[in-house]
Amino acid sequence: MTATSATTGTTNAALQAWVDEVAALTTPDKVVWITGSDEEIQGLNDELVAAGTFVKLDESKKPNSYWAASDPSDVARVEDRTFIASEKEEDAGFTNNWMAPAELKGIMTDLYKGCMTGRTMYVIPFVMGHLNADQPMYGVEITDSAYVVVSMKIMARIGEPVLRAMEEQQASFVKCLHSVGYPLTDGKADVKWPCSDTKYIAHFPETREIWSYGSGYGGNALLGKKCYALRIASAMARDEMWMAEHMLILKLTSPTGSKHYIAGAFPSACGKTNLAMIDPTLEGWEAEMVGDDIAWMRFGKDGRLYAVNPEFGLFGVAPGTGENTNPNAMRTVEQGNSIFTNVALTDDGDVWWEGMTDEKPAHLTDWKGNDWTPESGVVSSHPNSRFCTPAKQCPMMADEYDEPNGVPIDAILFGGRRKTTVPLVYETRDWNHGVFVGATLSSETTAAAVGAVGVVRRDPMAMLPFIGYNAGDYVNHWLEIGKQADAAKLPKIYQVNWFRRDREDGSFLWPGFGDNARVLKWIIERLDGSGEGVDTPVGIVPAPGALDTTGLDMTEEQVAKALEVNAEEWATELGLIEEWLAKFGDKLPSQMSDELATLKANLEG
Ligand SMILES: Nc1nc2c(ncn2[C@@H]2O[C@H](COP(=O)(O)OP(=O)(O)OP(=O)(O)O)[C@@H](O)[C@H]2O)c(=O)[nH]1
Ligand SMILES: O=C([O-])CC(=O)C(=O)O
Ligand SMILES: [Mn+2]
Repeated sequence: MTATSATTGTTNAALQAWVDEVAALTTPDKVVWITGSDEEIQGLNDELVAAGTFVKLDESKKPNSYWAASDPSDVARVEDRTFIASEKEEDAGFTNNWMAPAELKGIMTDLYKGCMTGRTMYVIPFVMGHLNADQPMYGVEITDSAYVVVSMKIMARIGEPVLRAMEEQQASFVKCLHSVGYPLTDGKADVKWPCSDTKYIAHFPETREIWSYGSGYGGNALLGKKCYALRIASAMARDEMWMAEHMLILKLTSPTGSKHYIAGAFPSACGKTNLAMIDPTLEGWEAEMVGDDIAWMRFGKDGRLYAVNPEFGLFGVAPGTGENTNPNAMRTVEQGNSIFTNVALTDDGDVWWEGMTDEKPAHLTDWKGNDWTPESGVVSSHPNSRFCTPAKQCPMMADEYDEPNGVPIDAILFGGRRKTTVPLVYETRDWNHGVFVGATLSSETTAAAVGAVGVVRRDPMAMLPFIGYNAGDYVNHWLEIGKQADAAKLPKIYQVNWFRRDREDGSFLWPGFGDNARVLKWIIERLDGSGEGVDTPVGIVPAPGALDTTGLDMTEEQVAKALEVNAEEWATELGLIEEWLAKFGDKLPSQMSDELATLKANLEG
């Protein structure tokens, strides 16, 4: 045991037994129970610097912050190596890779055998959401990566207080096992970013377990985030009639002081963090963040849906984040206490990435460790490079973030990246129509997952890579949630698209970022009953002049282009939607077929 391990075990019998079992299988040199103390984390940061994994940034520029570069093969979530191992294949459904739990556990047990040789095994007790929630959502991650430990310290509430509560309650918890899959057998030397070519990100929804092997990056390795808070939690939510969603949560205060809470589901790298941190360009509007990636929603006593952000930190896309686009993110990371992975390092010990400033630095060390100049002809930072930073450092964090029961949601936004077809904003007619729009949501793929970028794919509720069970049952769960509530108390559902392009010149039709507040204003006016809309075959779009474009350099004609419902584009879209829904087979809820028929009739109108 090192001096930093103040605890050496636990009185939570199930936890102690599991830790002993994993240690016997993986044969680490030592086991360290993570307390979460500042000294302990500092010690691990120092070790990561000594190992070459971290470079400490200049204290005057980014205090207590580190730069890391991953292995170039380990840069994003690996969707083709991600499994939902339910007992029955049907329960994983067509959107997931499936293997029988016993078979997958057999394969992975062989991989885990001795995989921590020469390493330290860290035990990280954590809670997603609040420790004083009615039903605290515990997890324990076992990992052989110090990088994962210090990242988990930022991303979740971890350590001693969590373990004590788990002991008092003899609480059950989600077992999250992680190894980078790089044993130091026979005194083999370590590398800066250990990982393996063999990767498995496995979920066992019935037993609420996560087994991850071979990757040290992001959602593959920080198991509280996508693996637990979305994949496993979505299965729990189905069983317990709540919702675990890939959504930002935003609080908006209008110039007259009315307050609204909005949740938004956009696929990875499609603008959740940016909208959660919006700096409205409209006079008198105030925005505050509650969450930027994940929302857990439950019905409150008043029958409304309340959302909490289960996370403690932000794991944000770096490129494109700058003073002009997201000043609040810049203010957040400037305070330090952050880890920057796969961005570029400046010569004076700071970080830089594409889009941070208009002017490019004359010289950098790029994410691959090479010298970089503006003439290099390559990007300095990986497109999925990320900042990992404490949520509380965000200057516009809402006080409600600390509210264990969350905030009542007034509207849900579904959004994606679509160059064509999808208008800037439209309102759905009712809950079921909104569920249909969510279930058929589409977006061009991004660098957040390994694979081709820019290909349109359907991404139901922005949850395609994160639904921990059958997608048909998931859509049905949304419909069930609708049935539980008084229609008037349900959030209204909207679709938005900040990414539509001009057909002639390919430029963005909408300025986006802070100007998205104009769309939010119309949505709030709709909720209050004052916003004017016009019916289209797909839903209600802002009436001419209803979108506040004061001070915006846009003609009426340009606004109309952004809002257009184009018959030809929608004829193509209808075919794609039909093709997509056919994949659900007999799991497709009949309400979705009804909505499809309505859309078809409207378009043929
Ligand atoms: N054109 C345009 N780009 C945007 C807008 N909002 C975000 N982006 C860009 O989209 C990219 C991803 O944005 P994020 O806000 O980090 O996306 P995210 O949904 O939080 O992504 P994950 O954290 O991977 O789930 C960044 O490069 C942003 O600069 C917008 O309104 N307009
Ligand atoms: O999980 C990750 O690696 C990063 C992330 O937030 C996403 O892809 O949506
Ligand atoms: Mn994000």
